[in-house]
Amino acid sequence: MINLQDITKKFTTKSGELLAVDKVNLKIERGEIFGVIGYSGAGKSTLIRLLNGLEKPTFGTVSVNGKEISKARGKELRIARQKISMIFQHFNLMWSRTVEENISFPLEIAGVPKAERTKRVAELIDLVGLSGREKSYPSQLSGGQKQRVGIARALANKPEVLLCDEATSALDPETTDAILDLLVEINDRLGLTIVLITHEMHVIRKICHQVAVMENGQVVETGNVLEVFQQPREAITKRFVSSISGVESIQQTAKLLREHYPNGKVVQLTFLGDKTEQPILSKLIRQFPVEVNIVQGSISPTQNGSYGTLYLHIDGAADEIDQAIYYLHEQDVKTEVI
Ligand SMILES: Nc1ncnc2c1ncn2[C@@H]1O[C@H](COP(=O)(O)OP(=O)(O)OP(=O)(O)O)[C@@H](O)[C@H]1O
Repeated sequence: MINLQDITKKFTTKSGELLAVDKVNLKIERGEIFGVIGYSGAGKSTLIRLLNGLEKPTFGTVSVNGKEISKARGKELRIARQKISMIFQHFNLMWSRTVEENISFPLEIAGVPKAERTKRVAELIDLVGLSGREKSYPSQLSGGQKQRVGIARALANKPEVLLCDEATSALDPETTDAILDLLVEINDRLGLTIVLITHEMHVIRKICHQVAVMENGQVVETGNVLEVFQQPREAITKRFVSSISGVESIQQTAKLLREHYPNGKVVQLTFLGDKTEQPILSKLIRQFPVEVNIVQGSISPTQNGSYGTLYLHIDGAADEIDQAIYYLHEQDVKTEVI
């Protein structure tokens, strides 16, 4: 659906050339929710602007649905862009227009007749859950409602791709979750491909199927969200994963436990999918004469299934501990002694 080949973008600034995007290769499949995560300045906004032709690459090609956006100009680019919509962190609504007039605007530009516009706007208002607010002005809406208008407006011309530029960064956690749920619903119902950029791993965990991690203009790691969470390779990815799994506090707890209990072992278990629901731990306690203390645990749902992490302190005779750990290995649970 979306193909980026060797995309490089350089900007000329007063202090010389700046490499904002550096030889990025990405493939995004139709119907996927694809997240790009990185810290400020990593090149995410530039990358997303290259996807809808707002920026032209210095090298490389961007194609969307077989059309080479990076080469398109004038009318050809305008037509291609109608299939690629965008929502923004600060919503970019027109303040002097009501909710329905904001949503209707791209339909007016596309020359859709009035009767059809009215019908489409009503459908969109219903889809994004804004019934009853049709005549309100943006200043009378909450942040979440404003973003719902942004989403409805972006969907007006039935795009194939929705680009989300930090779409939930200005919202509180509860509203963020509601907007993310809406994006998943739209992806499911309309089969829309969604590309989002964010600096929050929570957003990636909650709604994305695939993730690309950006650092200094490069994509340093990419893959299925569940796999990346289970086994992050790069240091920056580990930082993002630990930002929501509390790994740093776990390591501190494990250190304290080792000081308190110089005997025994602290073990990290990672469960995937069905394994998160099996009684592996109770079987372990019944079969082996060891003491088991739960240090910390969590199960996190992702779009590709659940994964769980459990930290245990296992005490007892050395060979019994080893056998207990071996038993966990045999249950296909990833086990790491800390
Ligand atoms: N039009 C421009 N002219 C010059 N430099 C630019 C331009 N746009 C972006 N840059 C630079 O390119 C680099 C990447 O910026 P970009 O905005 O793409 O990063 P980002 O990951 O989206 O960060 P943020 O979340 O802070 O926007 C930065 O060093 C930025 O200053």
